Amino acid sequence: MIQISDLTKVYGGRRALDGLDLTLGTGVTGLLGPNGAGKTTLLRCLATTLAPTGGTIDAYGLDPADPVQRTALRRRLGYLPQDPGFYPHFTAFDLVDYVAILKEMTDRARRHADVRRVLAEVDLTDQARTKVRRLSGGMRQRLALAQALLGTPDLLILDEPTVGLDPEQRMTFRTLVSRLGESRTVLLSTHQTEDVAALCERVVVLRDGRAVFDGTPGELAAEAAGRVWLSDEPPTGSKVFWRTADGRYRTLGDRPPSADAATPGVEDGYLTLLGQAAA
Ligand SMILES: Nc1ncnc2c1ncn2[C@@H]1O[C@H](COP(=O)(O)OP(=O)(O)OP(=O)(O)O)[C@@H](O)[C@H]1O
Repeated sequence: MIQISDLTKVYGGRRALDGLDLTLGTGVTGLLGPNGAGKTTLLRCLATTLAPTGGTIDAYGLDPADPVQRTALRRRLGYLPQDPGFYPHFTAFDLVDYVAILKEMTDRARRHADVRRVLAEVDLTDQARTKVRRLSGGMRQRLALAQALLGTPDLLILDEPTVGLDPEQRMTFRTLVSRLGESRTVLLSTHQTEDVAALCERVVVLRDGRAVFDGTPGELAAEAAGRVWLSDEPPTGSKVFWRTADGRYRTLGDRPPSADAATPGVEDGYLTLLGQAAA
């Protein structure tokens, strides 16, 4: 169990996190929010790579503010940062092995077995000897996930993990993460509402460093109940509409003339919550 209480991070004069309270248990929680909402800042505080300005984190009874407990916590978490900054001349195997060494996995044979296991988990066994600079963007993203899986962490922190993945890889990724979420805590930040709908049993929406929503994807979608419409003509007075594959216009907001109600999705709920739907 992870308990985040009154967490604040101030950069200069800017409050990236503003008294955030959040409890995380087993399962996959999606973190949505506009650019600058504080998602990466929250993940970095949890991953112990950034010290908060105020508030506390209690992760499995460990306090990351204490140097000894911080080290113990680092052994129990896996972190896929937004911009991993890999060494381009390392091979995929050596890169993951290097992270394993940093995680103080000192038994060489066991460490190498774990490196092979995580590379297989993300389907990169055939690329183990390939240099990072020769991997495609999607492969690099899977490599970033592989290093986060080392040592079977209790807490997996994933910052925009599906960026650069093609649809097939994204599907494989979802399968992998939902399996991981059965027995551990996964917190994943994303701009992909489809990933949240497909993968997360819980979703938290951050805005201006605060949680403005905490519930299921279905509950988030329900924020747009009675606000999603399909009409034969382009709706007047609405800025948010598009033509669907069957030639009708889908809009979010007040009902256009002779429009039919449509079922809201997570994205509709998210946009309604943030007040971006045109009235
Ligand atoms: N190192 C830093 N120095 C100063 N300000 C920062 C720093 N890192 C983040 N910020 C600011 O803190 C706020 C929150 O940033 P953060 O990266 O956590 O948001 P985010 O929700 O992850 O955004 P995005 O979706 O764009 O990744 C933003 O206003 C950002 O400009």
